[in-house]
Amino acid sequence: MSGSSVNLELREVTVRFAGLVALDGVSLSAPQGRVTGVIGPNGAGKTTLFNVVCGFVRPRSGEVRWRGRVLGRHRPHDLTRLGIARTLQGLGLFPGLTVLENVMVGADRQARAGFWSGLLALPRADRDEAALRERALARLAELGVAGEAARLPGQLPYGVQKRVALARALVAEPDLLLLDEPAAGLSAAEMDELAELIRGLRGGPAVVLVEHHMDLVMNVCDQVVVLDFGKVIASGTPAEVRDDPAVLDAYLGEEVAGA
Ligand SMILES: Nc1ncnc2c1ncn2[C@@H]1O[C@H](COP(=O)(O)OP(=O)(O)OP(=O)(O)O)[C@@H](O)[C@H]1O
Repeated sequence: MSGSSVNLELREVTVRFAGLVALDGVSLSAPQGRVTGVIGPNGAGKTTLFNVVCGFVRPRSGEVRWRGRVLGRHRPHDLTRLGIARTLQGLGLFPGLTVLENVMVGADRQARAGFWSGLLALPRADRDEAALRERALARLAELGVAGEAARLPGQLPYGVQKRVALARALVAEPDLLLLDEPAAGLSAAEMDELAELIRGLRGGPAVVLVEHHMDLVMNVCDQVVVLDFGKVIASGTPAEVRDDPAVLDAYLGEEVAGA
């Protein structure tokens, strides 16, 4: 990780649910401009890790540091202000809003106020709304779906909807992008396109990718952290992790999608 500033850092994070230790002294860092994969068998603690970063779950002990400061009391609604965006396991798109409106909703709070005022046709919001619309269209164009801006999500193939969800996460220009199983439900061809899109994010935000599809992880990640029963059992480059006996052991008996 030398040469890049570390944006997200977990230090000895432990999360307990009743008697169950979901994360057990987990430390990891996700540098800016790089893609960090978090993998592990079912129940390993991957989603819990995202939930801690997003403020849905408070750790019993340990620290989450973001841009060098401890994130102690943040809540999910603080994320945009903090420069953090997350895509959900599902799509999370609003079915009654157009693709463009869905992406505009992902922008920062100030701009969003402009968006809602814009919907109410308040003149002072016109300029904000136009700027936001332009940014949203630019993100859609980068992801190759600007032509669908006026359509409703339900009218579009799943892979296209996924791109819209990614555009929504990117419109606020986050410094940290959390991708929660983005390949779920995609065809092989759509997954190749997704890999291309994620690789295209290199050099931008810190990207943390939780994913079951090993081939995607191995293709797009600069570094991979492997969790098993809440503990980090391996970390390193995709090649280092792939050949690690502890990782092979952890996955023994697991059906690894795409492996
Ligand atoms: N809110 C909760 N209350 C109680 N136990 C929970 C809660 N959330 C997660 N767990 C448990 O914590 C452990 C880690 O779960 P988590 O969802 O983080 O794993 P995961 O690696 O994301 O799994 P998967 O790959 O199946 O999504 C599991 O044993 C799970 O049952």
